Amino acid sequence: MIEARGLAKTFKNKRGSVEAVRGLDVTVRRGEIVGFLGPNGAGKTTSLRMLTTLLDPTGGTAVVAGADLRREPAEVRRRIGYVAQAGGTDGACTVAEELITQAQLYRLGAAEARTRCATLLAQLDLDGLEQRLVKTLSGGQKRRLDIALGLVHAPRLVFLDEPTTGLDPQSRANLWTHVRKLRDELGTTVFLTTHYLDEADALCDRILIIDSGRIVAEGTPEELKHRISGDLVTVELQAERDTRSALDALRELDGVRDAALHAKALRLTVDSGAQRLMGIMRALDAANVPIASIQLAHPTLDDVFLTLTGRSLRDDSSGTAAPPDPTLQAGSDQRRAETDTTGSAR
Ligand SMILES: Nc1ncnc2c1ncn2[C@@H]1O[C@H](COP(=O)(O)OP(=O)(O)OP(=O)(O)O)[C@@H](O)[C@H]1O
Repeated sequence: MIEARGLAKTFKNKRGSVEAVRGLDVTVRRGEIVGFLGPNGAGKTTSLRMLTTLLDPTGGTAVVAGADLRREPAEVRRRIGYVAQAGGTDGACTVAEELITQAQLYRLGAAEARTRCATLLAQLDLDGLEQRLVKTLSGGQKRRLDIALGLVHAPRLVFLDEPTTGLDPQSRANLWTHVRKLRDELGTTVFLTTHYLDEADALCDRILIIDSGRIVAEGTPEELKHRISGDLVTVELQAERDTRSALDALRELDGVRDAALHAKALRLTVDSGAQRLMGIMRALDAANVPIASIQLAHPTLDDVFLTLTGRSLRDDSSGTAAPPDPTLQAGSDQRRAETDTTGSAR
């Protein structure tokens, strides 16, 4: 459904140029739900806008839904659906008016448009809301209407830009059910961006992680989690100035495979975590590094993300994700260099 090779976008302005996407290689197969994850500024929106013909690439090639992105953009547009983050509805219109107008834009005949809209209303649980003004819909209903609008022309491939941002947990879970139904009942291929790791974990068959304009990992949620073998020990230091001494103290410690810095916290990948805790504490004590807390955990998708990009995703659902640390945002290469000091297992 999507075959992109070396897709790139460099923005040029008076102050210089920004390489937003640096050679994207993406394959999405028919019937897959693929999640596109990345920290702020990683290049997700730029990639999505290129793949949906809204932005011209400055390099690379792509075939989207069987049509060449650069040579046949109109054909790509006919074959895909795109649901923007902000939606595109008019609050003063009714649900039925929005759907019929969209159907007319795709040149569906009146009878076909009515049938198609009735089907979509049923499929997306919007039955009975035809005459409601869009501005009176709940957040979840509005988002389902946005998706219905993107599906009016029965595309084989639909792009959803952060489909559940701003929804409460129940509406998000409900929307996941509908996205799965699109795939299971209609065979629609879904390519979505999300900031929610639980969403990617629960909904996506495959996940692509983008950082600084490049794909840094891809696989099923389980494959990605298996990349971090061993347990994770998070040591929060009392003072940020001690991070260097702490890294030095732990570098050679038995069983420590990997260590990365995240603000005042050290994240260690270790074999048999429970057995290593005492050794880690002793080593830090010997180096005169006071610790505030120490935690042992099995890896989650968030850990995979943090290990690969050095940043945590915003995850409003749990409210637990740490805000990005400006000291770690300077460059991911630098962060990886820190990681490699103890001999990366990757
Ligand atoms: N029109 C533009 N002109 C110059 N730079 C741009 C433009 N659009 C995006 N960028 C830059 O390209 C990079 C990637 O931006 P993009 O919006 O694709 O990231 P993103 O992953 O979607 O981020 P977010 O999650 O915050 O939406 C950023 O550094 C951004 O500042």
